[in-house]
Amino acid sequence: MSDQTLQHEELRVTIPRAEALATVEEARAAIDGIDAALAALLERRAAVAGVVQRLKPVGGFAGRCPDRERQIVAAMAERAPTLGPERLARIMNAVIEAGLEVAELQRRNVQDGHGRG
Ligand SMILES: O=C(O)C(=O)C[C@]1(C(=O)O)C=C[C@@H](O)C=C1
Repeated sequence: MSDQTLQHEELRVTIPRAEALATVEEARAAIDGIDAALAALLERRAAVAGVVQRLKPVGGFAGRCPDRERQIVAAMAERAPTLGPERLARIMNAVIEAGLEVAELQRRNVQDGHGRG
């Protein structure tokens, strides 16, 4: 197995087109599948954002970077034009703040000596 394969994971999701869904049950099942993928992505995003907090000179809420957040939203708006930048900004603000909260909690736990075997 290559290094690339060992150090990366692939997430495959089947996403039905909205037009293909005819019943509430079908649509809810589709939502459940999408939410499962979103949850996995959000969990991994928080872990990766935590790495950035540890590597940045000033991490956590104190090192917040509005320019970078605007870039993220603008890139996402190209892929999600129906949601658009204003709604995506609200969504991503919640996502980013949740990641920063987790990173701060983990930093405090490490400082207090919790989580050491
Ligand atoms: O890119 C950074 O500098 C980060 O700290 C990561 C991140 C993010 O979660 O994407 C978090 C906070 C910053 O305001 C911008 C982006």
